[in-house]
Amino acid sequence: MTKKPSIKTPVKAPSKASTKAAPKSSPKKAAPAKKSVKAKEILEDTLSQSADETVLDRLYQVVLSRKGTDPSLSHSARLLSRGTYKVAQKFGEEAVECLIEAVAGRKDLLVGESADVLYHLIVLWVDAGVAPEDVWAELRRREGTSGIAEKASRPKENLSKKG
Ligand SMILES: N=c1c2ncn([C@@H]3O[C@H](COP(=O)(O)OP(=O)(O)OP(=O)(O)O)[C@@H](O)[C@H]3O)c2ncn1[C@@H]1O[C@H](COP(=O)(O)O)[C@@H](O)[C@H]1O
Repeated sequence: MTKKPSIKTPVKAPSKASTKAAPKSSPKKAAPAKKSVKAKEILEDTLSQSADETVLDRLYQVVLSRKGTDPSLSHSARLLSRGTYKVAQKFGEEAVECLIEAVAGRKDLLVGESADVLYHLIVLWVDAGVAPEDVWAELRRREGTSGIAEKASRPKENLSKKG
């Protein structure tokens, strides 16, 4: 069994401005000790997570955990509460935005749009009850099979149906 990743919401690293020492003339209000310790733990946990394909499994767990929660606190919860049509529509919109950047050759914007597509695909999976493992298994099944060979092996009947 794969280790269940943390479902804590990733917390942005503090900006340069926020890490600067506060001016002496405006002493910072002391935050409640418990709260700052918890925030520090979450930040450290988030920063320790790897920036690789495992982020998809972690994101899936976070989105899954949002299902049925307060829509005013979570974008995923809000989107899921709006139903399959809206979830699918958002995925389609993000896919179109992604292809626009690809066609325009704007590689930097394509990266951001790709992340949007993957996030909205994961919301779609959660809504549909599809687990990432199902998709990984399907990709694994296809490994080593050329797309050309696979298409050629399809029954002719199916090909003619699709025109
Ligand atoms: N990766 C994302 C992510 N990508 C995009 N978005 C949000 O998707 C929204 C897209 O905005 P749009 O205006 O296009 O969509 P909309 O608000 O539904 O507007 P309408 O289409 O209804 O007009 C923005 O609010 C983005 O912040 C995301 N929201 C969340 N995540 C991840 O999901 C985690 C959980 O988020 P919450 O569910 O919000 O806690 C986060 O920690 C992130 O890791």
